[in-house]
Amino acid sequence: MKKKVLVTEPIPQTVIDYLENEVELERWDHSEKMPREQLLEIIPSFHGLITSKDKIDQEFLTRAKQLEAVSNISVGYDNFDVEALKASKIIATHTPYVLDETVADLIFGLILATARRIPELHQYVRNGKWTQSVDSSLFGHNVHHKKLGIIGMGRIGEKVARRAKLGFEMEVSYYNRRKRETVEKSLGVYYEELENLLATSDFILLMTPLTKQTYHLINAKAFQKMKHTCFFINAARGAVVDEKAMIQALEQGDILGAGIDVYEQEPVDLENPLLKMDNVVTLPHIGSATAETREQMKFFAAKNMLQALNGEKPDAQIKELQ
Ligand SMILES: NC(=O)C1=CN([C@@H]2O[C@H](COP(=O)(O)OP(=O)(O)OC[C@H]3O[C@@H](n4cnc5c(N)ncnc54)[C@H](O)[C@@H]3O)[C@@H](O)[C@H]2O)C=CC1
Ligand SMILES: O=C(O)C(=O)CO
Repeated sequence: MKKKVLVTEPIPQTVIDYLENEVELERWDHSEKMPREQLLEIIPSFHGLITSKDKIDQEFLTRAKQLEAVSNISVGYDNFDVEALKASKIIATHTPYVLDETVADLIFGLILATARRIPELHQYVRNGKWTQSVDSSLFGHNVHHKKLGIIGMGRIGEKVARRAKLGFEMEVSYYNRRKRETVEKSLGVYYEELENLLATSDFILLMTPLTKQTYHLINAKAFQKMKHTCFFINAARGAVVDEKAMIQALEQGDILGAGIDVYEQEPVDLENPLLKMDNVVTLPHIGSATAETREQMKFFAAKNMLQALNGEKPDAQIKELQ
């Protein structure tokens, strides 16, 4: 008898066909999340879950009596309770590597859009305000040859560093859990302590996962250390930053601007003051959202699932859960 797999995200036909060759598939084909109660009610009969937003916690695991594998369609897995999963026998996978270049492109888009005020000036033209040459009040700031500090020099951080060094001739430093000597040698970037990075960078990119250790890593104290001319970019997870402290830093002029792809609450609350600031460029968590990359991620998640259910080692089993 075929094993049963539930997918709680819309997936393309190619991935449906690929899965249906081997398993009995049930799909939640809506962009809004499957209600939690519904997931908890049906999960006991499934052997596999492919998801990207569902919380995999103790309550879920207690219900998921037959579950052998859970496959996240994303590289971040902060929706997984790692401790609870460790105590279970369930295999947990994610989708690293396939999205690195796409997310790095978007991050550079945010850096440029923020420093050169692209959305603000786009609106200026559309609103019919371009009646003469723009004056200095609308000038932006250079990106090339400035200093970029990357907090979290992992797979994506490295791709951003490469763009910054080779494309924009920037000085690039990084702060990370461990030093990346091969990256230092190949790209000419250097490690520095967080305090130094915060105090000396023109652009700061946050790119760590969200964990107990990184929750609110960037808080009021961190913003106070930054240069008043600094642009802060967050494409990691909203909760790695204390959002209230970021709002205050922007309001007080402690930093010059921010580029934000991720929020503490997603979708963002329309009353969030960040949405009303001209010096903030905001996006709806679209780092990996290109047609090609999202399809690759879904295919990768499906492959991880089939490998796990077939008793093979999945290509991308979450390291701390192996
Ligand atoms: N905005 C978006 O659409 C996307 C956001 N992401 C986020 O980016 C994160 C990073 O992705 P990857 O580069 O693939 O992960 P990665 O695991 O390759 O890199 C993360 C780096 O952060 C470092 N790190 C972890 N905890 C730290 C701490 N407490 N202090 C200092 N450094 C620490 C790690 O050593 C590692 O080098 C994901 O976990 C996800 O949350 C990823 C893809 C798309
Ligand atoms: O992969 C991730 O972690 C994302 O945030 C979406 O691609």
